[in-house]
Amino acid sequence: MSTTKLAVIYYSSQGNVHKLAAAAAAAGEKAGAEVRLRRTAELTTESIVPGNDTWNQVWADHLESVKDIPEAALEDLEWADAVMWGTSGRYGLPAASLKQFIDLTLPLHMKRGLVNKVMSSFTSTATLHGGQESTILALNNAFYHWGALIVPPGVADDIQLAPTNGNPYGVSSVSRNQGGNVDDDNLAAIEYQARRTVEIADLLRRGRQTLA
Ligand SMILES: Cc1cc2nc3c(=O)[nH]c(=O)nc-3n(C[C@H](O)[C@H](O)[C@H](O)COP(=O)(O)O)c2cc1C
Repeated sequence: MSTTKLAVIYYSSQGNVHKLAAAAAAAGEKAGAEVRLRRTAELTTESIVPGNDTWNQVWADHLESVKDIPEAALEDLEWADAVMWGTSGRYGLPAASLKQFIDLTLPLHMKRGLVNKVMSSFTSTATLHGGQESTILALNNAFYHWGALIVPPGVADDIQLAPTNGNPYGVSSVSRNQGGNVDDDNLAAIEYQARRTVEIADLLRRGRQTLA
């Protein structure tokens, strides 16, 4: 019997989104999915925050620590029934690395290769009102074009009511500009979002099989 396939594709510069992505991947497996955890390529060898030694050290250390995680490829999207997208929030927008990967999907999009796949997103910003919702909504624009199906966490589980959770568009953490600063409630929320994403993708996959 086939299994639902979940790709978790993310960009993280300081390990916050990475922590959420790794938790999403583990929760996807626990929910019975076959999972691929993939990061998008670092676009620059130069720091984007010149002069900020603390930021640069955390960035360099994080990059070194994830070097064994494979980089995302179009084949991962073709393979997946569901994709969870994670990105640091930058001025209310996804990071360029993740956007670059999205730009590379045109050959797949042209052959309708993303139609009816399940998409769900998450983010991290430095501050509480630092653009989490707009970052996720910006990603959704691409999903509409692809004809994909967006599955948000909503407030369909009590974990979303925890003080540091609550974004119905996609689970989000507040890092205060520190590396890997994700709390246990954020981790529980991303686990719930991954479960929900797999559950909906599973229903769709089994429905298609029944109707075929
Ligand atoms: C270029 C740039 C722009 C950013 N813009 C914002 C912003 O608009 N609002 C905010 O709260 N944080 C902003 N941040 C901070 C990151 O969103 C924050 O540190 C986040 O937790 C990083 O996640 P990561 O460690 O997974 O990369 C920005 C960071 C950079 C480098």
